[in-house]
Amino acid sequence: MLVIENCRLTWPDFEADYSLSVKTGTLCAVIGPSGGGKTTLLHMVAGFERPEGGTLSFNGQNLLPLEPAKRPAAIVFQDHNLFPHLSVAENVALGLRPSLRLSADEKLLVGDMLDAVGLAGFDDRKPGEMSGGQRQRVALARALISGRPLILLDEPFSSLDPSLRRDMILLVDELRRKRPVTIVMTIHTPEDVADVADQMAFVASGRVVASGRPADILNSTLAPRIAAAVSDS
Ligand SMILES: Nc1ncnc2c1ncn2[C@@H]1O[C@H](COP(=O)(O)OP(=O)(O)OP(=O)(O)O)[C@@H](O)[C@H]1O
Repeated sequence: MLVIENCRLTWPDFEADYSLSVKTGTLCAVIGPSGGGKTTLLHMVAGFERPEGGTLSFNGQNLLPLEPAKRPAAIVFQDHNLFPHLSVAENVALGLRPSLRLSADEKLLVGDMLDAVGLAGFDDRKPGEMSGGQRQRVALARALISGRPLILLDEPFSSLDPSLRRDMILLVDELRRKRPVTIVMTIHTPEDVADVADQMAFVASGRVVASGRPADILNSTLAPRIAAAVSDS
């Protein structure tokens, strides 16, 4: 279980106080208005932002004292953060071995992971030679190959057209069924993920306003606020 309890952050024009629990092995979609604090929530779990108080644990392990590299989490950023001078295979391999000195078995693992995200044979391409959707597949592969049990996806597919975005969400769903990972994913288009997510959390003004089954959240009194958040994005 990922447990976030009263984790507070204060900036000059933004205050957050997050509380949220996500069961191990499930996918939680985080929705809400722009500027409401979705990305900040993921950054805090990843360790890029340190709360002033509260508790943050994953499967019983206190994450607060840990540097980002020591946390059990891998994050995929909105802009995918690939290295343009490295090949696709090297970008994925970074998730496994930052030195890029791979054993023969590890090279096979990279090939298997590229296969799993539908990029078999793309090993030697550079990110600049790929489409936006393909680049996001590379970023996803890099996060998954790290073997970290908590995957944080920050609007990873927002730049893709609607049908490709949906394909990527179905790919995430397929991949998580083969690996025991817990996923927290921010998204501007809740309808894309409503039938795939186990949980949906609505975040606004730095608070988790509501969290529960997607259908319950989407059909709750929050519906007008959710619709407004989607139309603003
Ligand atoms: N390091 C920081 N220092 C000060 N303020 C910050 C910092 N990081 C984020 N903020 C502020 O926190 C607020 C929440 O930003 P955040 O990016 O988490 O929202 P969001 O819900 O992810 O928005 P969007 O959907 O537009 O990506 C914003 O007002 C932002 O300016």
